[in-house]
Amino acid sequence: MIRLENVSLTYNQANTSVQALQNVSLEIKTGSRLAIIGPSGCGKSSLLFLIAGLYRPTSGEIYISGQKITGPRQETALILQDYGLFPWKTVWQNACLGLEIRGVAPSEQRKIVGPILEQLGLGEFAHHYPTQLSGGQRQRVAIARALALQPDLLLMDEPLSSLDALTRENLQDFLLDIWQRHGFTLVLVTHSIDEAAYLGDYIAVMSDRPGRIVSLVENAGSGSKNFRQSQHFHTQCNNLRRMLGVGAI
Ligand SMILES: Nc1ncnc2c1ncn2[C@@H]1O[C@H](COP(=O)(O)OP(=O)(O)OP(=O)(O)O)[C@@H](O)[C@H]1O
Repeated sequence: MIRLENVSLTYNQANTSVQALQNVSLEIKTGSRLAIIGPSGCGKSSLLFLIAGLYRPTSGEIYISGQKITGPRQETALILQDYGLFPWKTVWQNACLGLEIRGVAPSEQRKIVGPILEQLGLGEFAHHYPTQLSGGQRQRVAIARALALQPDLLLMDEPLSSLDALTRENLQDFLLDIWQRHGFTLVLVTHSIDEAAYLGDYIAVMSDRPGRIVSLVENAGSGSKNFRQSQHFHTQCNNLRRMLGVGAI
C-alpha cells in the first residue's frame, strides 16, 4: 500500500514561491494501476517525484509498505517522458545501466537483462543505439531498464505522449501485459483521457494548481484488451472529460 497523507509541496525560489500541491491524500493498493490526470501544471509530475522520494513534501507524509519515504528506495523505478536513454550506449548497455550503478556483476546483469530484452521483443536490437530505434522501441528499452531492477513500484511520467496513436495503443496493451507478468504497482501520469481510462484501475483526477485530488474514480473492467471497445470505456472517458472540463488539458 502507498499512502499519501495531507501532502503539500511548495517550490521556493529566489523571490517567488509556487504551491504545486495542496493536501493530497491518497491510498494506492499494492499491485494496482493508478492513472493520474489533471490540467497542465497542476502538479502531476511533482506528485510522482514525491512518491519516488526524489522530492520531499513541504508538509505531509508518504508511506510505502508502512515505511515513511525520506529518499529514493531501491524497489521504485521511474520512467520519464524522454526515456532517459544514453545515445552513446547500446540497447544492452542502456538496459543494464541501473544494475551497473547498483554494482551488479556483469554475469548477473546478463542473466537478468537477456530474458527481459527477449520478452520485450528487443533481443535482436541489443547492439543497436537509441538513434537506430523507433520511438516505441526506445520506450521499451526504458521499460527494460526499469524492469531489470525488479521494482515493486513503477512510476511513469507521460511515458507514451510522444508516440503516434497506433504505437501508443500497442504499447498500452504491452504495458498491461508486462504489469500482469511482473505484478508491480503502476502509477502513471498522463494527459490523455483515453489512456487514463484504458490503463488505470483507479484514476486520480486532479484540480488546477495547487493540485488536489478532486476525485478517485474506480475503473472496473479496465485491464482487459477488449475494454477499449466497450460501452463502459466510452462512458468512463466521458465522465473524465466532464470532470476535467472540455479543453482543460
Ligand atoms: N523545480 C521546480 N521549481 C519551481 N517550480 C516548479 C518546479 N517544478 C515544477 N514547478 C512548478 O510547479 C507546478 C507543477 O508542475 P508539475 O510539472 O508538477 O505539473 P504537471 O501537472 O506535471 O504539468 P504538465 O502536465 O504540464 O507536465 C508548475 O506551476 C510548475 O511551474
